[in-house]
Amino acid sequence: MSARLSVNVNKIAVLRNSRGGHEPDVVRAARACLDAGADGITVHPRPDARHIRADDVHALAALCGEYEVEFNLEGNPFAPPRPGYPGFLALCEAVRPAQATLVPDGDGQVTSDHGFDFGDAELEALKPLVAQLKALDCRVSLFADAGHPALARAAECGADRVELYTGPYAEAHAQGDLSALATCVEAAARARAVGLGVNAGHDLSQANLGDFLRAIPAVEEVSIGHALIGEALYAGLQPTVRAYLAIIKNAAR
Ligand SMILES: CC(=O)[C@@H](O)[C@H](O)COP(=O)(O)O
Ligand SMILES: NCC(=O)COP(=O)(O)O
Repeated sequence: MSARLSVNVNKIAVLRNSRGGHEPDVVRAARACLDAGADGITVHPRPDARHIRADDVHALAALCGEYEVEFNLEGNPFAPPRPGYPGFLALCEAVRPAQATLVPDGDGQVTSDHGFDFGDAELEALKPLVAQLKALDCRVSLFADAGHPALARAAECGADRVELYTGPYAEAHAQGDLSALATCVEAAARARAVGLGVNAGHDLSQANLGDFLRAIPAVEEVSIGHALIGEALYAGLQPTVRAYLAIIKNAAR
């Protein structure tokens, strides 16, 4: 079975929010991804609403329902609600995503850059939250550093999967260094040995995804946003510029 691709559309909302208004339209972009065959949509609404907002979460959940594909909602379950951000659990209660990916992000982080620490106190705190999410029929995945020695403890709080944080792998791969891949291979084996499924994400791209999946065929899902949206810009610029030139020429006739 090949890994499923869930496209993260956070970056479409970054562009939209930079001007206000509705363009580019997050739902239209997500629809284009699904029309192209993507297996699902991922978003990570941040408490500061820097990109995806609560209203996007509702609209994208409805779209995923229409296409009968998985909606993967990412967030920190410990981050308190604030105006414009009802909190991760409340969002999950409202839209019941197929998968809830818990990420231990701090507020000031530019992006996700580490997984859970899997210590006793954290696992105890996660346990009731995981149970609440599973009662909503959400599959629960915990963001994890591939090199973390206790990563398999995710199973102890009832999680179904771990998502391997692939940022370090991507960075090393760009330098021609494949050693970080061995860490991910080993992490996936440790997770699978205790019955956890394995997802992966962060900075995956056309340049590094093939090597990753060939080395870890057990990966069930990759969520990809930043690189994919950037690559889509390159792929789409030439036809778009040609379309504008055609309009200009036609207008001059
Ligand atoms: C797993 C995770 O949390 C991130 O990879 C995230 O989805 C990216 O978020 P930003 O788009 O905000 O950088
Ligand atoms: N879970 C990772 C994700 O959704 C996308 O990460 P990135 O491709 O934007 O780095």
